[in-house]
Amino acid sequence: MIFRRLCSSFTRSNLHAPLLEKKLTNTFPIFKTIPTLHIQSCYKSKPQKLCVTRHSVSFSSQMGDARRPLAVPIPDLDKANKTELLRALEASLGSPFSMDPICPVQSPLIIVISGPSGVGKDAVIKRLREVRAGLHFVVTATSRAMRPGEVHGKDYYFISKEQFLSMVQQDELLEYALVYGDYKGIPKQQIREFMEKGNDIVLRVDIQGARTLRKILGNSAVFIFLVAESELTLVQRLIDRKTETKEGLLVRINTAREEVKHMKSFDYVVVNEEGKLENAVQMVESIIDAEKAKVHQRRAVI
Ligand SMILES: Nc1ncnc2c1ncn2[C@@H]1O[C@H](COP(=O)(O)OP(=O)(O)OP(=O)(O)O)[C@@H](O)[C@H]1O
Repeated sequence: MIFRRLCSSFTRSNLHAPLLEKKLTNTFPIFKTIPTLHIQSCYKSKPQKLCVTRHSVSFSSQMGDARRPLAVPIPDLDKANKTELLRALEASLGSPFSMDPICPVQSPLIIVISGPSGVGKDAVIKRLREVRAGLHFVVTATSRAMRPGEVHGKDYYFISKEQFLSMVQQDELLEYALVYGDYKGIPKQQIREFMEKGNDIVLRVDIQGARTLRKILGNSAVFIFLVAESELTLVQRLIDRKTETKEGLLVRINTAREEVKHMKSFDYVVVNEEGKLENAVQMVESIIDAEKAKVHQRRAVI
């Protein structure tokens, strides 16, 4: 590239061939080793189009990279060893081959998983935790009572309403909300700590939380909306879970009807079909993989 730019600038300068040869050999001492270096005007009427040849070196400012001829003698491919060949190619191109990674540096991703109550957010996340390394699942702080089987510090940080409100006052939460009478919020410090370690961050929030996070994080995070294949399936799941009162069920179902209308503000939608939890988890993994392969990476700062 450097060689090409120099040649371009030399040729644009309208130098006579001997002067151009001197300039080139001063800049690229490798040319001194070439026995018969000839620099000539390809078209006498247009001196800016020059060919530098030794049966080896040629350049035309109008040529594209693919057709650009070689700048120094390249040994026969079937005779030279790979090291010689690499050195000759480097000399010809005017710069050494770089070992630097070609793909952009990957920044840790923030993945927001949301969806109506009972759709399977916890179930998907629990399985994702088992199958995928490098993810940190943020443990949400909540003022709600612990359900049977839940573990403090693993499923949620179960804290009192007073403790929760104190965290709000100290600005220690990225987002928080009152959900069905209970507070839920995302501790900022936990996200920072794990992003610094290079982990991707998974946040599990309800739709209200996802909307707030979109306002805070914009496109710097990836938003996934989880749905059941039908409303009936969703209601059956909620009934089967046996965690809700009759009133609780009605509130959740009514809310779910409103929530699906917000799907459009998400980046992806994943169907968590009945009995096919594994498929939903694989789809979430594919989304993460695709996001990691993006040329323009999302960069979240908390
Ligand atoms: N693909 C699936 N097939 C069958 N049952 C499922 C599937 N996914 C989740 N479930 C079950 O559906 C119920 C609701 O799932 P889960 O508790 O994970 O939902 P959630 O979205 O986290 O709900 P909430 O927001 O109310 O906490 C659970 O009993 C869970 O085991």
